Amino acid sequence: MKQKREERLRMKNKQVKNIEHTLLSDNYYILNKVTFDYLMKSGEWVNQMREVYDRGDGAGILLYNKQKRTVILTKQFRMPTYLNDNEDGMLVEVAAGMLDKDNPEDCIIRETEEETGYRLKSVKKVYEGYSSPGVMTEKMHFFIGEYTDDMKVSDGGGLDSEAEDIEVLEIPFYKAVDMLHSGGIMDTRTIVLLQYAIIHKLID
Ligand SMILES: Nc1nc2c(ncn2[C@@H]2O[C@H](COP(=O)(O)OP(=O)(O)O[C@H]3O[C@H](CO)[C@@H](O)[C@H](O)[C@@H]3O)[C@@H](O)[C@H]2O)c(=O)[nH]1
Ligand SMILES: [Mg+2]
Repeated sequence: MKQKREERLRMKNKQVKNIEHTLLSDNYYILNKVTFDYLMKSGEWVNQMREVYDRGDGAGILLYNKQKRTVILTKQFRMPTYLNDNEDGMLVEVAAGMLDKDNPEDCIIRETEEETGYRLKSVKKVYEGYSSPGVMTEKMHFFIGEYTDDMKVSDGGGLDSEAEDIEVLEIPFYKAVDMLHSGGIMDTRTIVLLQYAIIHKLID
């Protein structure tokens, strides 16, 4: 399927040809060395190499409650951030997960329940965007969803089978916005969705 996607791209972009993959790791997800020829504006074909990490696509959701003026966020240990300046490695994030075979809507509804314990009936897609376009294939689907207390069906916390250990936070919206400015929130998808909530006045 990945190959097909690239065939389509190759057909659409005449500046790119001879795409070749060398597998560097399939230990958990897929890391490929990808070489290709690229036609520069100067008219010269240049051979380029990129390491490309493929772990599929993802989805994230901001849960909000207009009446209570609150949002639901999660907190969990993220090793890569621990290795890069995040003092204790803990990160405050919107509920998020990787897509499987399901469509993004069903997937984020399931992920929301696993991580936060809230069973949503409906969600609204607001954006699609590439997470880290120079390195990863991952496209993120951004959602918002209204929650109420009666939607809480379990503690959440993530799947034990995947050793997820997620703290569920219900915090006032203004506090989350303060955290945006103080550096208490450093996950870009969470920043994007909180800014969406500000711009569209989801909570006044
Ligand atoms: N053993 C092992 N397990 C892994 C590894 N990488 C991921 N996992 C397992 O796969 C699970 C994936 O959980 P999800 O909730 O589906 O994904 P996520 O880690 O929350 O990722 C979401 O957020 C990321 C960062 O914001 C996004 O990059 C990602 O696309 C997604 O939206 C993790 O809990 C972990 O158990 C790995 O290298 N080794
Ligand atoms: Mg997750």
